[in-house]
Amino acid sequence: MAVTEEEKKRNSTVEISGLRFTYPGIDGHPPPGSKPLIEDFSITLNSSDRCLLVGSNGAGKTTILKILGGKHMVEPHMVRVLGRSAFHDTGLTSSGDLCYLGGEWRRDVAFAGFEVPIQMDISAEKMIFGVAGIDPQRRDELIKVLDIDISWRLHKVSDGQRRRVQICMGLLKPFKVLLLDEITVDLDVLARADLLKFLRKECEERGATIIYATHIFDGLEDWPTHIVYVANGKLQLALPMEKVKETSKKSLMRTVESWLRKERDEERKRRKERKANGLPEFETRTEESRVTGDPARMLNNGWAAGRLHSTVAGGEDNFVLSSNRVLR
Ligand SMILES: Nc1ncnc2c1ncn2[C@@H]1O[C@H](COP(=O)(O)OP(=O)(O)OP(=O)(O)O)[C@@H](O)[C@H]1O
Repeated sequence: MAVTEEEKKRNSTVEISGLRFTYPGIDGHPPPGSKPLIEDFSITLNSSDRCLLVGSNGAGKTTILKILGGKHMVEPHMVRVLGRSAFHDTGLTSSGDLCYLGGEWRRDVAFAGFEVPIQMDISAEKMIFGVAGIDPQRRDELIKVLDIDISWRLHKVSDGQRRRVQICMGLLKPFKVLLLDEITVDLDVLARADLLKFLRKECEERGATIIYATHIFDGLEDWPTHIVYVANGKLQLALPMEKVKETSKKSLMRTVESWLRKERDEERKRRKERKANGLPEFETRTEESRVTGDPARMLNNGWAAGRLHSTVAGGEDNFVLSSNRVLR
């Protein structure tokens, strides 16, 4: 019997619906009139899905993963992880059910939502065995998969070795949803292959869901179940892998390369047309925004770049700000 949309929704582990996000400005609010970085973005993933998140530099992959990891606030209905709001429900990360491993890991060790700098002389053993409540079998398996020597002193080892310890720490608790933001760049070929195999097993045997943003396609040909392509903060494609293979006879890397090439060519064409029409190559727009407030405070909050005119209307002071922002 076919699974209904309602049943699919019930079984989903990650649900993004109509996501819209703008980075806050200096005053903690999105700049008035700014264009959202992520717009109208919707995907649903289920238990056991391994989703590859691809896109060019600056497309918005890290931003999406951070929103999913509860690091940026969005309206609760836009992003549900295990049926809960990742930002508002801190229990999701502290329990280890939701785990985000990202770029800042070069300097920090993240574990169950906490990030700790690792500059001191500490052994891998102390770090890994210092975490309470971990299944010893899972810990031993991770030490083996990542080929960690527990006598390593973390301030003396190589980047890749430190990275292995960091990944091990992050995976100690059996996550239900794992967000990986290009974490394998420092790993050697063997460590990367063994880690990918371990992650695949986690999905197949425990029903975990993984979203992995990467530019490295080596060894990934048969790893993902789904692929999501994002460009300029917008969803371009969200497909099961078999559909990708049906429509493209190329390798995964060549397929993604062809998408990015098309995107870049279209962007170049747009810029050329703008130039031919006497417009600046990069789209800019003068934003005029009407905000109310004390001019001294606004200037302190970074509005100095704009021209400030003071008008008085309706008993309130209204200040019209003009600023040129590059909108791409
Ligand atoms: N804290 C921030 N404040 C304002 N803008 C930001 C911030 N972080 C990122 N951006 C902007 O958001 C856009 C998307 O960045 P993001 O890091 O999500 O892209 P990405 O797809 O992960 O890129 P890459 O492949 O290079 O890692 C970029 O244009 C970037 O300049």
